[in-house]
Parts: sequence; C-alpha cells; structure tokens
Amino acid sequence: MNSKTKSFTERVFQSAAPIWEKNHLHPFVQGIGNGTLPEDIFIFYMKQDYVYLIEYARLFAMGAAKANTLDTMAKFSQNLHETVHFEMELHRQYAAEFGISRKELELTVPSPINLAYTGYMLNAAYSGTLTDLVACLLPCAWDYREIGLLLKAQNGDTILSNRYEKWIHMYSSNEFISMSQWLIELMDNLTKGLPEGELSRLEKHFLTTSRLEFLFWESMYRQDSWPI
Ligand SMILES: Cc1ncc(CN)c(N)n1
Repeated sequence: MNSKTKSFTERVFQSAAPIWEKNHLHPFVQGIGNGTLPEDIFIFYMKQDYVYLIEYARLFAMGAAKANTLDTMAKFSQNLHETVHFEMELHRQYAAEFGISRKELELTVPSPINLAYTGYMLNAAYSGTLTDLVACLLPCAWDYREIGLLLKAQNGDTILSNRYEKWIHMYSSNEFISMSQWLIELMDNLTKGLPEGELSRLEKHFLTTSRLEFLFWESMYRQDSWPI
C-alpha cells in the first residue's frame, strides 16, 4: 500500500509499532497479564492513573466543546461519562479492596511523568484543533485496547484466578473496544485530505503520547515520585 492510499491511522499504527511493542513487553504490563506484578506497584499505579484519568476525561469534555457535529459532540460526552463512571469505577473498586478511600485516590499528587503526559495533551488540545486533541488521546485508548486483548489472548483461562482480572476485563471489553474504534474512525475522517505538513504534526502528537505511555509504565514500575 503506498502513502497516498494509507489512512492516517494505518500510517501511525506502523510508525508507532516499535514503541507499542516496548509497551506490550514491559514488565509492568506482562506482570498484570500473569498476575505477578507486586501489589504495592499496582496500588501506586492505580492512584496515579486515577488522577491521570481526571485530565483524560477533561480532554473528552474539550472534544465535546470543539466538536464539529452534534453526533461527535454526543459521542465525546458519552466517552466522558464512561470514563468517569465506568473506567474510574474500576480504580475505585481496586482502591476499596486495598483499603484506600475515594478521597485519598482523588488527592493523589501527580508524579512528574504523569504531569508531563497530561500537560502535553492539554496544551495541544487547548491551543490546537479537534484533530490535535484526538491525535494526542488516541494512543491512550487504542494501545490500552491492544494491551487488554493481548493479555487476554496470552493468558487464557489463568486470567480467572489473576488478581488483576478486572483490569484485563475492562480493557478488552466490548465497550472499551468500541470507544477506541470510534476514535480511530473519527481520526481518519478528520485527517482525510489534509496536507502533509499537518499530517506530520499530528503524527508527532501520536508518537509523543505513545512514548509518554511507555514512560508512564516505566515510572509506575519504579514508583517514581518527586525527588524533592
Ligand atoms: C496512562 C493511561 N493511558 C491510557 C489509559 C486508558 N484510558 C489509562 N487508564 N491510563
């Protein structure tokens, strides 16, 4: 397939492949899949991810504000609702199991990488177009879906006795898959016919947030927080 017939998401799926492969093989991700990830690391991640998701949900709210059609506005608002009420409920449930209150979750101080990641997306979304916003948040939704499906396929029935089963179930669920599929299709519609200069700016956003995904796994695994 030449670059003229390739859709934007086919193009970035290829260019981000080496980064995503590193995400999929990361010991944090593999440790969720086979249930060996130490609990203290998972708790650290859960708390950080909760405050990450507050900003991620804000991007959906901004998507609704910048939407060019009523259908797109409605879909962003639905994704905002699902993030706050379903995805974040997963975190609240795990937190309750580990004796962490909802308040404590919400008061988590974002780590340096967490702040760099959400700050990058929010800055691009505030100063750019709807397409910049979607280019930034697409790897978050799409690569988590890839991870959910991969871990499910890799670990078969052993998942049922895995303490992180609910996590894998969430990110391989039909609801999560169709949400990320909607974003993929939206991105292809928004980028149809754009000049190469714009496409490469959008690809840069996609690759940057893919790399930030990697740094997020890495820093959660090390439980990095502010040194001073
Ligand atoms: C860091 C991160 N990236 C993506 C997702 C999937 N919404 C998440 N929960 N956390």
